[in-house]
Amino acid sequence: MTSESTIRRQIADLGASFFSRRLTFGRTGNISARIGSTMLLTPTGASLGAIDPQDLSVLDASTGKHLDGPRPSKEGFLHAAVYRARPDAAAVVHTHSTYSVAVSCMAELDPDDALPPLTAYYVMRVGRLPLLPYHAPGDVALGSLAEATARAHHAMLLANHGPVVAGPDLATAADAVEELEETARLYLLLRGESTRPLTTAEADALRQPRAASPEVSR
Ligand SMILES: O=C(O)[C@@H](O)C(=O)COP(=O)(O)O
Ligand SMILES: [Zn+2]
Repeated sequence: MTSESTIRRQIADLGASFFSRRLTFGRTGNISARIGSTMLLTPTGASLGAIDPQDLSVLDASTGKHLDGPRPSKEGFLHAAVYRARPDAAAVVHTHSTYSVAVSCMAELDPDDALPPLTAYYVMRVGRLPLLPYHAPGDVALGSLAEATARAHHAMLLANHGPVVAGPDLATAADAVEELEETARLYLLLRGESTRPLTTAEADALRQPRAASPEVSR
């Protein structure tokens, strides 16, 4: 089992990695990891590029109650909603990655699946991408909808905001949010072009349980 100090270091390293690659910027985004009944979460107002492993907030993973450390991200309730819905999840990441946010601002998206299955890797790592209606950041009214959505999906897109992605560990959640960002970029690059997304049968075949896929546990 990974020690708490290692997980603290992993959160700080992942934040720095996201920040250096502009997957998030300014003081946007938040990262959590579940350890038993608690979660470690980045503090509110922090730059993910400069997280001190010793300066993470500790919350109850189910209720989102602040237990220790600095004032937590205002999205603590959202991370808790995902953990309640997904016993398999041990990490949740939220970013303001530019292309994903751009898609989240588009009109007439399919609310059940905001992006087409352009590539196999996207289907394997992200799957379907439900769009949750706009709520102001930190609005706890989004909690019940996020929880219900997370029961069937490990990735979701908050309208006019950005992605929230869960995984069995930080590296897997990061892999999925990065794949989502690159697919959003491809989708925007291809707008106006005639494209051939995967067929339903092709996409469904990739969603079948298989080893080493985050979709396994769905
Ligand atoms: O968009 C927002 O305001 C939040 O969702 C966010 O990304 C950063 O807020 P904190 O985690 O409270 O710093
Ligand atoms: Zn945000």
